[in-house]
Amino acid sequence: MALIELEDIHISYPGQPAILAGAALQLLPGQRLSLTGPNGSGKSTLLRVILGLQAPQRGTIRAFGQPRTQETDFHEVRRRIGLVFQDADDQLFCPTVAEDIAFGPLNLGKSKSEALEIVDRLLSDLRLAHLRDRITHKLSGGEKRLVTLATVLAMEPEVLLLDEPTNALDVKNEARLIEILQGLPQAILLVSHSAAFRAQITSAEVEIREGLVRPVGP
Ligand SMILES: Nc1ncnc2c1ncn2[C@@H]1O[C@H](COP(=O)(O)OP(=O)(O)OP(=O)(O)O)[C@@H](O)[C@H]1O
Repeated sequence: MALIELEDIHISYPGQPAILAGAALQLLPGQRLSLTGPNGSGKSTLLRVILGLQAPQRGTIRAFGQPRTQETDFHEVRRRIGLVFQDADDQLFCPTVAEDIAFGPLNLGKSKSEALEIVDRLLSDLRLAHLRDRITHKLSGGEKRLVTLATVLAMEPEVLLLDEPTNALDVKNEARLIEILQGLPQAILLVSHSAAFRAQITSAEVEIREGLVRPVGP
């Protein structure tokens, strides 16, 4: 059973050529797939469609074997699929790093002490313990990216959608991110402009071309 299955997805905006015109995509358990394509081809759009953050004009979305159509169908999807947004500022909104990471687990009904245990375990695993009590909006861009990943992992998702996760990372932190992602068990759908990074994280690649998801090639 596919974790994610999109079929015949159509998205267009008035007065513009269609962004997606029949796109289909499958992510299988354990699979690590890169989604590439030129700027504006619809990569981020497709990630939003998977989570029900943007409704296609046509097409079907299945996640974990179930069709997802209504907003309420996507609540479970968003709990089980974690998205690291392209812009960390869209994702961090609590005063401190620890509160930001605890937010998801608390929302899922964990107790305060369970949530704090998750915070400390993740900060230690990601070697970010020094950032624990820092003010989130004063972090550097690269620190924000890693904290964003921690906030997503805190929800223990089964699938990770990563949109340009190396944005704002220096060479050392990019290497750390590669090490972290290689050590995770989740299936991954990755959008990244860095071919070197994609090669380290994923084993297969598809691209959006003329509104369709196609195998990479001429
Ligand atoms: N609300 C909107 N109204 C009109 N056009 C939009 C809207 N939202 C997105 N678009 C357009 O849809 C297209 C696809 O955007 P998307 O962010 O999915 O591309 P992308 O492949 O992720 O690009 P990039 O590589 O630059 O991040 C872009 O041309 C964008 O301008």
